[in-house]
Amino acid sequence: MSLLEVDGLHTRFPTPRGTVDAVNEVDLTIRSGEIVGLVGESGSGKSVLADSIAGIVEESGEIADGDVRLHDESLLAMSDAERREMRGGAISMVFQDPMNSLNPTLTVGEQIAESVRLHGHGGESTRLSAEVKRKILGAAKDSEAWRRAIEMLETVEIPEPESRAVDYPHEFSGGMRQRAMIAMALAAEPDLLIADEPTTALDVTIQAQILDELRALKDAFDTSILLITHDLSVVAEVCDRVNVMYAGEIVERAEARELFDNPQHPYTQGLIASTPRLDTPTEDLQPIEGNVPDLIDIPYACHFAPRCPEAKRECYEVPPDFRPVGRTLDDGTMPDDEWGDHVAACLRRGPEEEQL
Ligand SMILES: Nc1ncnc2c1ncn2[C@@H]1O[C@H](COP(=O)(O)OP(=O)(O)OP(=O)(O)O)[C@@H](O)[C@H]1O
Ligand code: NI
Repeated sequence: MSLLEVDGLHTRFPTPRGTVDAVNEVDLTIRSGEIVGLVGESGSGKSVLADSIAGIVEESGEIADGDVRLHDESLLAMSDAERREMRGGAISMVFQDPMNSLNPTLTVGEQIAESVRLHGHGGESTRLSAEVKRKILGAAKDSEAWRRAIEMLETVEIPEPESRAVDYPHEFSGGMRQRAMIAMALAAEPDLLIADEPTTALDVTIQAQILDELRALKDAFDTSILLITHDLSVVAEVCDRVNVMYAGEIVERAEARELFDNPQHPYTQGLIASTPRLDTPTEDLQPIEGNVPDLIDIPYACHFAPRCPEAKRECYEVPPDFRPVGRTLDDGTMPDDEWGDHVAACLRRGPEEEQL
């Protein structure tokens, strides 16, 4: 069953230079208990899409069209108060730089305990000052929330959680801060965890540990995860399904294995060819020429056309529709489970009779 459904979402930012269409007609589905990847180069619109789902689009932005439904309930139709409450519970976010999300004036344990309490109390105390929070939480050190905070630190494998819980965020290493952030997000027992580049700032070994952690936590808590990254190797390692985003649009979607074994959209193929892997020498990497376009009034139908080695004139004129591109079985039929769900928005792909 679908947990989250994003339907024809359009998020834009009016600017003096024109309107930035950061998210354009995007559809996205996340089922219960799966890790869905969202990949694409910098400036593709991944974070704006995540923020739109979580209801935290910057003030200057607007959701012009489409819908976001969680458990079949429209989040866009909710009042701010309802949303706030929902954010404390059903959706949690983890960002690249936990320093921006952790409060430097509260200990790590206090913050996680607060997240536990907010989950239980509908989020009414977010406006309390650090001082007041500390009083409440300090008095409640033996409380259920504090015990739960220690447990969460243990779950994300922070060594000696009891003594680390009274440390301030700056006393943690980058990797530990990120774990603490994940602990805090999970303490709210969200149905959906949105992780926006959660490991980008960390070194490779720590990255791998955090990703293992996310996967284990998903299993333990049955939380669905939307994992945003521009690093394909991260996606290959942890995701069940992947959405590839380019210039405000989803261009390909598939089960993760299928996407890497059988990439179809020229953009996805370019991304994979430009991603370092253990078994490819760096000299063999082929970067995609050019850059993500400015998302103001893109004048061509397929946003990737100017960078695409296969583009024809029609690609600039005819908007590409999603086409089934999954591999066929020996008997010529399409498997309808994992591979059947493989689509790409490219006129030069899909069933032979439809290809440009
Ligand atoms: N507040 C804003 N005002 C105007 N444009 C914005 C605003 N926020 C984002 N954008 C634009 O929206 C586009 C998508 O940005 P976004 O941050 O979602 O990309 P991203 O895929 O997350 O990139 P990265 O991998 O670097 O995080 C960019 O062109 C960006 O400049
Ligand atoms: Ni981003």
